[in-house]
Amino acid sequence: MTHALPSPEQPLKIGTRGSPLALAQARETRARLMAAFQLPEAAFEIVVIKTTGDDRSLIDADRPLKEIGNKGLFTKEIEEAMLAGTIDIAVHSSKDMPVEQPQGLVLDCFLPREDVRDAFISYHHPNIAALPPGAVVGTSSLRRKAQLLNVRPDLKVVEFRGNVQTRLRKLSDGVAQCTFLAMAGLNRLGTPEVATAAIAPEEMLPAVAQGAIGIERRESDERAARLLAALHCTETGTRLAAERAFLARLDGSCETPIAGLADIAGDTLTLRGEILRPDGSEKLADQITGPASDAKALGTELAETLLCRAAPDFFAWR
Ligand SMILES: NCc1[nH]cc(CCC(=O)O)c1CC(=O)O
Repeated sequence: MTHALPSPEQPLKIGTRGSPLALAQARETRARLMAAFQLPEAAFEIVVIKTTGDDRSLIDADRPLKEIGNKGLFTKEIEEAMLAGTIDIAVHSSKDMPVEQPQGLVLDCFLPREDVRDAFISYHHPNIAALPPGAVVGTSSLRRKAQLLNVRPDLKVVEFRGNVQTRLRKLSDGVAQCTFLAMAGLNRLGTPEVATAAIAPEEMLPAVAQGAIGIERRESDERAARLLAALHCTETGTRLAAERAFLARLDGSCETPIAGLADIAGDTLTLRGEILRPDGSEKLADQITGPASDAKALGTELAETLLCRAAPDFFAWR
């Protein structure tokens, strides 16, 4: 019976956070499963799970997330529900996922990747270069902050969190002159009524795994394994294998400004990666090219190249 497809009597329970982006990603996953297996919507149940990271009483909106909790802030409760059997699969933004999953769970299904780029969002300015000296920039991302300060040390960075609407309100209130979001999130939710400009990866290298939905399951669940195998995008999986190996070797936590992006042409993979000091005062960047079948090893090797070049105090603030 475990091999049987889901049905209205035995629905597949899809776990997700309750944010608009998370729900959009869960619905996309459901739609792809319905299409791949010709199943009715009633064969699936979307189960919203509140995580520590979603609890507003615990999370002061002005306090940086890195001060509040660790990597599992948005995944712990979801993974517990999966291990307990309350849900069968969990839909995540891969870039928010730790490089290793808890015992008994696997993350081996990645949907075709959306736009990997970051977006520049402003009511008054077309791009980063056009920002006046000393302009105030809103972001909660240590990576984006370090990358911006690296090229524009004059900018002032203020903590910015919350959903798209909250951020846009802060922009129109004049709290900051611009902010940044992943294009993938904007595309999935519908672009807001404000000028958004995609930033080339050469100007702002995205976060590892940006734009890729990842779906986690119990290792022992053969029904889920069969369903997810049909959705998996091999190219996205290979790109993320390189990027996540790069992150793993750098021991990336949410406190480490790290960026990485792999691209595949034919059988060849090119991985660009960089690490920065949090204040942007130094950036170490390099790239590596090799057979796509060596994705993981290429990621590890690029990380080691950067680690060799980092001065002894590069990670001293950690
Ligand atoms: N850290 C939050 C987060 N996780 C994934 C996305 C966007 C969607 C994606 O990259 O898949 C975002 C928001 C953002 O960076 O704008």
